Amino acid sequence: MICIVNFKNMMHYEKQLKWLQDIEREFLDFKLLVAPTLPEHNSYHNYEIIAQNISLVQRTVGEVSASVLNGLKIQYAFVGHLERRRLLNETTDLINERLINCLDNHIVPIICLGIHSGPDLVIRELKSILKNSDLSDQRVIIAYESLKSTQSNQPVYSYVEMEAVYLKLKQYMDELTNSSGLSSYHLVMGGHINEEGINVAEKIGYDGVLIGDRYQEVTSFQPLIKTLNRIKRERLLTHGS
Ligand SMILES: O=C(CO)COP(=O)(O)O
Repeated sequence: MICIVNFKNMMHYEKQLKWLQDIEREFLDFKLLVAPTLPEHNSYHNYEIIAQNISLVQRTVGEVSASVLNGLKIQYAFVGHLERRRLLNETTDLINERLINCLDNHIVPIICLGIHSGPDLVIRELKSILKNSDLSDQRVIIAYESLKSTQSNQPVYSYVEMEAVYLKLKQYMDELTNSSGLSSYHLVMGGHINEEGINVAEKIGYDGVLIGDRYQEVTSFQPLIKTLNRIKRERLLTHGS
């Protein structure tokens, strides 16, 4: 499975640096992507540094451009993280511009969905973000988050809801792959993900999980590492891959 860890701006800088150093010493049998609040060079062995955002293609300040991300060898960027949309009123037009910036610059977008809940509204949200984008030969990650779980700081999503959204997204993305020439997509699940949440995501069929900064030390993150490593071991035993 893919595991995406996204630090938030309330996490102290020193804690972020320590986390990045400590996780380098763990055995990780899964793909880990980590987004610190300040992007740094993507040169760790155990995991990839990714970006929390990418700029518009306009003369702006305070946002990181595709050229800086390319220079830092960063290959993934969030577009439209739900907290940016909720607190900074980021519109789907802005997110679409960020998405196109990713696609034009060899950066895999992590498209965040979940401002609306319910499968049909999630697809509508996705369509308005994707509009007019040329997806041929591109890779994308779609992160569906239970926003109410993140906001209430507890896992209040239901299995049925997460599964219904997964099935609808998968159907939509399979069709889109055929019609647009998209090279590949992955679906990840977020919203107060803990060990149990990882099990739920894997059982439904999600390719990975999105986790915030609730595990501020690598020691507290270890149960999640164990769960992700165990899933890989079990898959090897069952499918041989
Ligand atoms: O927003 C998130 C990750 O970007 C999820 O945060 P939580 O894991 O705290 O719900």
